[in-house]
Amino acid sequence: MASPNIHTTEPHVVKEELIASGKWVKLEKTTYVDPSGSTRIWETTKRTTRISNSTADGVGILALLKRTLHKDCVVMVKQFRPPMGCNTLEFPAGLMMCPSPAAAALRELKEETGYKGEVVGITPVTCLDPGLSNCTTHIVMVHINGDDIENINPTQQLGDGEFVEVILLPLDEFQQKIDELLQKEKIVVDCKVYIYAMGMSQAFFKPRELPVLKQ
Ligand SMILES: Nc1nc(=O)[nH]c2c1ncn2[C@H]1C[C@H](O)[C@@H](COP(=O)(O)OP(=O)(O)O)O1
Repeated sequence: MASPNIHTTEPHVVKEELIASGKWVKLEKTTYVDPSGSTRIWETTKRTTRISNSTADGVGILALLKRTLHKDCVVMVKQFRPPMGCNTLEFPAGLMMCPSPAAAALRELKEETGYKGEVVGITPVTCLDPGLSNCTTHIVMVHINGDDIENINPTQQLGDGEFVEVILLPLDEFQQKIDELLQKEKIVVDCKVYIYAMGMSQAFFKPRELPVLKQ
């Protein structure tokens, strides 16, 4: 491991030059100084849509549907994603059109799934693919009262060109149900979703049920 005393420069960006821009994304050449003091170049993509007073580009919604006599379910969306060329399994999500992550999340959840929820937690700004883009998101934790009359028959409010299928997966078997879906059809799962699923498996994991206890 390198000694921390060798590198004394605080890394920083020197300039950002536009290479190409479209309606939704742009490509920039980023000149920066690395921790050894060397000036280097990075190719960076950015969204063009970030609003000036917003903390992030978008919101992802981790929505738990809670109903009497049912297991708690995670509300997921399946849709064709052109950059992937196939369907993906994701948390509902959308770009932030207003500065409030909570308001943006509840609006997107309603549009994509038809459910009305209540915000119970919001992450700090999180990066999505920092080696490629400055794109950021808040993950907003939402509880949905599935017994509420408004949530009995949820109706999506999709815009033109939006085709979203809602999939409910039980929280206590989340990873297993995702694995089953992946085996059944060509679908790519979002990284945030699968990491959450692995975390849930660990949370529901009961050491006493193991045939062999590890040291
Ligand atoms: N990179 C994109 N290219 C496009 O051609 N269009 C895009 C891009 N990103 C977003 N959009 C469009 C598609 C929708 O009409 C709007 C809003 O999308 P939103 O629902 O907020 O977000 P996602 O569900 O994550 O697409 O933007």
